[in-house]
Amino acid sequence: METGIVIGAGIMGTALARHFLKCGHRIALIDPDEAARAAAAAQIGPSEEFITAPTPEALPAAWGPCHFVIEAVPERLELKRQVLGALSRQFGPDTLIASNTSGLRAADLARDMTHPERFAIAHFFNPADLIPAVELVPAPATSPQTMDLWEALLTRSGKKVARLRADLPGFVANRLQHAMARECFHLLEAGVIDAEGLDTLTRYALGVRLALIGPILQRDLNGIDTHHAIARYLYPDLAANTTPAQVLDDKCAAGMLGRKTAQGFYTWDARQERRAQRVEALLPAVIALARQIETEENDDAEMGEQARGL
Ligand SMILES: NC(=O)c1ccc[n+]([C@@H]2O[C@H](COP(=O)([O-])OP(=O)(O)OC[C@H]3O[C@@H](n4cnc5c(N)ncnc54)[C@H](O)[C@@H]3O)[C@@H](O)[C@H]2O)c1
Ligand SMILES: O=C(O)[C@@H](O)[C@@H](O)[C@H](O)[C@@H](O)CO
Repeated sequence: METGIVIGAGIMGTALARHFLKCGHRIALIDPDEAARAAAAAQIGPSEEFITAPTPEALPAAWGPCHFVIEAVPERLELKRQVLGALSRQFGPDTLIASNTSGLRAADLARDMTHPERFAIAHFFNPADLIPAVELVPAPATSPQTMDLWEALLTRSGKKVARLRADLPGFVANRLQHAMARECFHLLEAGVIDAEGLDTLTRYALGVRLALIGPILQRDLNGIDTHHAIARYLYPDLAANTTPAQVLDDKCAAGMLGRKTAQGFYTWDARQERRAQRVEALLPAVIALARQIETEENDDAEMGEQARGL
């Protein structure tokens, strides 16, 4: 059992605390906002292995040494720099430190840290206790040993780690997600389809395949020559705006931020809330299906070895 600290008791920090507790770690969850600490504690429930505090300094001495820290404060570079710098001075060089930024560069985050060789980005996905993948991104100063230690810790906790070789904004998953979202907003603004139609089409055409087959394997199935022919005539027509779509500016200005303000692209009434809860309840089944492919591949490999008498 290792002791970890999660900084920020918001959407991600709370789910990260739940995840690491579930797999046997002791977790302290830090947030200066008392209401956020109380909400997180209520969601997680009582546990001898769990504690909350306003700052890491406020943890009781008896809580003991800390093996790893994950920062999950709001996505503001200056705030994250300040928090990570302070953490690096507070904990010795053997404490692993990671940021759960959605896409800020590791080099920028690590600027004010001491011993930046023990720092990496561990980008989890929402809900962090359910979605298996984590992107692991090195800063220029990150040591290979740190990458190995983070990968081992995350893998032991049941996560599927994608180790990146470069420190680029948005990593891989958010580059993909934002490329698709840019086209979605362009289509909505052009009146080609409405939000519900777009979500339904994406789920039933792309989504059902993507849980089982990644986009590159799918190209092999569909034929690379066909993809090439389409790319030649389609790319000039795709959205290429370099600032957020007007519809995003408008929603943000109007405070229509989605579920958290009860109004976004959808109206978050009781029916919509129930639907989101059903989605969360169904996610484990989808993940189990996605994992099944690999289990069957492992079974085949084992059967192959048995057949060869190994
Ligand atoms: N929400 C997502 O879907 C998602 C997914 C992956 C990554 N992320 C990233 O995770 C991070 C957190 O996102 P979130 O959605 O949980 O945000 P959030 O706003 O829900 O929570 C952030 C929490 O940090 C606390 N906080 C602020 N300053 C702090 C400090 N100095 N020390 C400790 N706590 C402090 C706030 O009080 C708040 O409770 C961001 O970098 C975000 O980009 C978010
Ligand atoms: O989708 C996710 O959970 C992550 O990619 C997040 O990092 C991110 O906050 C996005 O939701 C927003 O682009």
